[in-house]
Amino acid sequence: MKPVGLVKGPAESPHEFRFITPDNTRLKVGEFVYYNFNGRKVLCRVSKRLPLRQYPDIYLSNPSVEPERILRVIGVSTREFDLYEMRATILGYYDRQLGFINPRIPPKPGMPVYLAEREIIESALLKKRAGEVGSIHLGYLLNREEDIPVVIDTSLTVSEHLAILAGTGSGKSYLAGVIVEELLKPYNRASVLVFDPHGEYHTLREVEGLEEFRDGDYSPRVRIYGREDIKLRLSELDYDELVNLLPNLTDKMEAMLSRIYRELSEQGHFTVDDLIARLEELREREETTANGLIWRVRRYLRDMDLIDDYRHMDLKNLLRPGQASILQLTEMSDMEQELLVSALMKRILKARINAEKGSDGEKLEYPVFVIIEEAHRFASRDSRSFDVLRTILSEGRKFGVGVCLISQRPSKIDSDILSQCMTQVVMRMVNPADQDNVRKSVESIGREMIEELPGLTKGQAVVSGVAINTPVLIRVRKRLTSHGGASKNAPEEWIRWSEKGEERARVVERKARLFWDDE
Ligand SMILES: Nc1ncnc2c1ncn2[C@@H]1O[C@H](COP(=O)(O)OP(=O)(O)OP(=O)(O)O)[C@@H](O)[C@H]1O
Repeated sequence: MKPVGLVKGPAESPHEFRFITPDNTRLKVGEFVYYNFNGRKVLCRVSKRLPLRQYPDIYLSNPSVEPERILRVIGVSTREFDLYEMRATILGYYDRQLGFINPRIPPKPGMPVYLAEREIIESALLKKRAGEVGSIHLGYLLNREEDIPVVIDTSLTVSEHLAILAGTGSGKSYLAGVIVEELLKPYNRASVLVFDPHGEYHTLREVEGLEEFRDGDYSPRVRIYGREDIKLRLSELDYDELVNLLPNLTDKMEAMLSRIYRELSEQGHFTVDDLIARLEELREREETTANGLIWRVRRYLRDMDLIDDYRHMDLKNLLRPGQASILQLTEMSDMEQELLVSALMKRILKARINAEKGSDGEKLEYPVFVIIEEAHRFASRDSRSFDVLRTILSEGRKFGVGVCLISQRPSKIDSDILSQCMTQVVMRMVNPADQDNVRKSVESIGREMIEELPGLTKGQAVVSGVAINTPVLIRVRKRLTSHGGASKNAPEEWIRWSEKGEERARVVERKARLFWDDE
């Protein structure tokens, strides 16, 4: 193996050193290199690339004269301008039990530095190999032409929560689609639920017809739930959730509703009519308050498609191993969406706790993974679903409720919640407030990786956290199913529609002429 550079000496920090490399090695920030120490390969990450010597300004003063020509005329070699000083952070040699062990002695000046080969990358960076049971193959190492797979550990990803953060259009939902595909592969057979506010995930249904997802009797299912199928049973709402549905309640109304709610929920199941009947009984004593509530219950509860007297989603149908259920929230108001996330997540957590503790009531016998798109709307402090998400993010791992938060506005997600996502995939991000929030809440990512974020392009990402041994830059793999959230090409659509319009106009014209001819 030919070295890519020679060590210059230690840098400011004991965990860093500098080495010199010629331009033709094309080493980039984020690349993995190593040096030999006592017969071991010590892995390092390139953290900075600086040209060693720049052309003097005077060589660049005439835009029509290339500086190389000047160098040739004065007899100076161009090679000395092709040298780069690289900084490398020492990760250490990898021990399966102890993780990276840093020898704490930087390499000596003059020592050769090598590009890390596929074998050392796979064995030191990854906890799982592609296709192994419990693996999620996200993509490939960004800086290599050769496809070196980057794989994360499914168990740690789902039990310790995942965050996918990036500016809009960077490829978040495309990547989430890749993750769902991986989770439905025969080597994971996961139970996945997706809250899909923009209707981007229905194309995952294509997995049902793809050979790659079959193994013996196993073949995954993708169920799409539209507005008609998404129901919450009235009597299952908490008092707080019920109050949130009825606007502008006076203190007296709240007191009356709380009393009735307590009575009715003690009897178990109740309907909107039961609520109204009880309020009508109270009309004689407190007419104004009861009338105000009756009006609101009729106006807001009766008309809300999401709330039903009897129907609700059966958890055992919604969440099954080898199945992804997509809840399409496209036609729901923000308030309904938050209420749905809140009520359903509470039910799921309770069913998992019942199963784990052997308590009575609804049970879910296996762990589940829930993907929440537009997470800043559901996990900000003023959201109706904030409390339940905070509980699940801090305690869900004990009960097997894993969450993936996806957001283009991480600064709006509560930082306590964000910091509970122990695996992070961060994509292109230019907003300084969001970068700052990521820096604070996502400790594992490291300063030098944060600096890379604005320079990433679509489909490129930094993966860090518990499911991988060290942060890695990746290009996301191609989807096996089509992407439901593909950006629209406006000019193409205008042209297609204008042609359709002309076609229609020609048909109308032809019809008119025939009518005239008949005359
Ligand atoms: N890895 C990739 N390979 C190929 N195309 C990609 C990749 N990632 C994203 N794209 C394309 O980029 C566009 C935007 O991707 P995507 O919808 O995933 O972005 P997003 O970050 O979820 O955007 P938004 O915040 O608007 O929801 C889509 O047209 C998608 O097909």
